[in-house]
Amino acid sequence: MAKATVWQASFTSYSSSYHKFFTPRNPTVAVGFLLSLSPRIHTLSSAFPSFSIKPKRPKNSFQVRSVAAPAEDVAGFDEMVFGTERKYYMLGGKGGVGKTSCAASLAVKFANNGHHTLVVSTDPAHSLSDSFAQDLTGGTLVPVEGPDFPLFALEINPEKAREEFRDATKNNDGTGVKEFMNGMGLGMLVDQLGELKLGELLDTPPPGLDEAIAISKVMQFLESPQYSMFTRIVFDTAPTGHTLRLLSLPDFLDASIGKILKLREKIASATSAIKSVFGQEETRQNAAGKLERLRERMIKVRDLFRDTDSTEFVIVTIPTVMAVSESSRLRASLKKENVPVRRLIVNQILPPTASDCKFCAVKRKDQMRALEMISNDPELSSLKLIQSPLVDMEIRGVPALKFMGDIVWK
Ligand SMILES: Nc1ncnc2c1ncn2[C@@H]1O[C@H](COP(=O)(O)OP(=O)(O)OP(=O)(O)O)[C@@H](O)[C@H]1O
Repeated sequence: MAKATVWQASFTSYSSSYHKFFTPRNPTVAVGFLLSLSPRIHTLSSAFPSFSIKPKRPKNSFQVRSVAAPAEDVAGFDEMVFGTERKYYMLGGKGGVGKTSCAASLAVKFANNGHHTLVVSTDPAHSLSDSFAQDLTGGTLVPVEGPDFPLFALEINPEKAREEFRDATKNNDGTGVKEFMNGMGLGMLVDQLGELKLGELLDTPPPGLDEAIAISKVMQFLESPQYSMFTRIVFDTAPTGHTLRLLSLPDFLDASIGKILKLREKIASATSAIKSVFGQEETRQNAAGKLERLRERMIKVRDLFRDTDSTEFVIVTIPTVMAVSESSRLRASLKKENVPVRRLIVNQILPPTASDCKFCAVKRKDQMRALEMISNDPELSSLKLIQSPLVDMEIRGVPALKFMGDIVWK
């Protein structure tokens, strides 16, 4: 194991790069970056006794003040942890920025602070199991070992969830009914069925459908009294694109399912006598009931995303121009959809280097540019900025997540 850490930097070299990269016109960014310089916290390896790496404190110490974002009234973790009413936190952002690590670390912190917590992955490419270094697969609630209070994880299998959806609507996709209706001389309804394109919807589901079904599945779990003890639910959501499409999806599905149900009623009244002869009445009722429940849950999901009292969407990003641009678009879309967003986590910020590493200096300069972009971005500058350093080890397992949680969630 290498003895050097990213913190063994001479302050002089760091200081000179600081002056080089920060111009007086963007002092808030500079100060913001300095916030990440609290010694000790960036070396995950030093948090564990098995690693003998000792970070060096910079010789000079800065008096830092908080980032002058106009979001100072956004309370910290104290407010997030306060109260026993159920709260939902959704973490989202571009792929690979650290959504799972941030979500898992928040879940661990809630559990260690006395909340029965559930962390859910609705990302089709699950990484909760990897993040916790425990097998959490299976699509059911699995206890996570390690935290002081019960923490459960749920990795929703979108394929399975979609199958269930397909089963619920199998008898409604029109094909069987269409033939039947034609035979009965009720062709005028066939066109209407065709218009619904439900069969097509199921064969090539629009992006975001998996996520919507996954979240509605969680709602289904949470409706059950046996899960009423969960007071904090943390969602590790799919990358930005899915999330955005998900937001508009409930309305679309609501409309489609609503149409289908109406049509079913028409068909039912036109053919009930014949249907009862064929004994299909029960199946039809069953399928219609399932569809109706799915529709209700979709509406709940839509409302949940917009409920300021119980829900917060936290955007996770990294200090690159591309990630910041995407976060800005995400924030704009969330605003348009009235989804409450208050915090922005900028993850993987490079701490000062051990040497005159050119690569690090260039990389840091690049990151500073991205941080400056955030402070000037109309969508992002009003959010409470949480800076999370790039630590020197992969964040895996409950101790590492606790370590990260103590840095990020304050
Ligand atoms: N601050 C950090 N310092 C060091 N490593 C980090 C940090 N944050 C995340 N990582 C590592 O980066 C990798 C990706 O993180 P994570 O899985 O949390 O990202 P993600 O946004 O959920 O990815 P995906 O979109 O693929 O689900 C992981 O190996 C994780 O340990």
